[in-house]
Amino acid sequence: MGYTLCVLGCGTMGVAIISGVLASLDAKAATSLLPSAKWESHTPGTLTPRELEDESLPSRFLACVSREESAKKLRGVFHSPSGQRYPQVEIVKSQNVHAAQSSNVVILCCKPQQAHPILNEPGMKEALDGKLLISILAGVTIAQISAWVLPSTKVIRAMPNTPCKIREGMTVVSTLPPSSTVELDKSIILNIFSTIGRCRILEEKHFDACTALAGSGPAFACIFLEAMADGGVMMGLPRAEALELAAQTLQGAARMTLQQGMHPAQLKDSVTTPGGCTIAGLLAMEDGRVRSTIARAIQIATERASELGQPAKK
Ligand SMILES: NC(=O)C1=CN([C@@H]2O[C@H](COP(=O)(O)OP(=O)(O)OC[C@H]3O[C@@H](n4cnc5c(N)ncnc54)[C@H](OP(=O)(O)O)[C@@H]3O)[C@@H](O)[C@H]2O)C=CC1
Ligand SMILES: O=C(O)[C@@H]1CCC=N1
Repeated sequence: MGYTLCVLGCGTMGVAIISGVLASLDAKAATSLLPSAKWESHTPGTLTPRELEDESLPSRFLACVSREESAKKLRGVFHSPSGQRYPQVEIVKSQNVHAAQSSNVVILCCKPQQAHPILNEPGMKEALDGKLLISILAGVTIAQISAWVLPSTKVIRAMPNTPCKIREGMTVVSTLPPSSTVELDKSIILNIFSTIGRCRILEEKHFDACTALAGSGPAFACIFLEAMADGGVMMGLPRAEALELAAQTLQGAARMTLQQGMHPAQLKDSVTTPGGCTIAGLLAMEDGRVRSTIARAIQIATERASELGQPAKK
């Protein structure tokens, strides 16, 4: 028996998180690390903290949306014959309060401006009473969310990214406030996010920068990826092969940094033959101020992240 995870606002990121956790459960079941990854229904609130802690991952998911169009899309992702069949994912339309009531842990995955209306729905405060509420919203602070729920609701922020969908995500989780249940909450959060990628705990003051660097990061990386492929196409490579070369090259370089602890400058220097073609290309990039352009993009995105979910300036 596992616990129930409610995803309030199940769009791009909600799907990425649920899909990543399901893939992880499938992988664990396949290697028999888990005695059983199948879903068994249970009444929420019947699990003791010890049982919750023992359950490494959720076994039932409530994916909440407000429009039929979105519900249909989710059914296509999780239920349709052409997609994966996951009966443990229930698609819930316009019943946020009931879904929150029926779950043990809630992840808020709506757009920043939708958070207050959703948390302000009649009965929502009570439905979240004593529960762990994980917000992945850009720019909306723990203080803001805490003011919209009961003091008993434990509010945590997490900043994941889209590669969570293939278990290659990067998630930053905010420092947990001291409480008697802190270890339990920590184990639930870390179990969810470390199974769908890397997970690191940082103070909330860093969240806007994490949002820009890791949350928005896949989009920035894709610009670089596309530009590299375009260069290959310009020089006559077929598009598909150019994309494959660029993607695998970026992945390989990133993995050497992550897995071998190799500093990017060290890797760059090891590729750069004196008088060779790499230094010629690097100088062209420096002429285009590529480093400051990329770093400034992170700065600007961080500044914009801090404005999201905040009242509009008059
Ligand atoms: N996209 C990304 O890469 C990242 C996003 N984030 C953060 O994650 C959050 C979600 O982003 P993203 O997944 O891209 O957004 P999406 O627009 O894809 O998803 C939002 C979801 O919320 C649902 N929703 C809206 N109103 C309600 C409601 N009243 N009740 C229930 N569900 C509702 C929408 O469905 P419907 O319209 O049917 O209601 C939709 O499925 C944002 O706050 C963003 O800052 C964080 C990291 C990365
Ligand atoms: O662009 C945005 O606002 C969200 C937050 C991080 C990624 N997407």
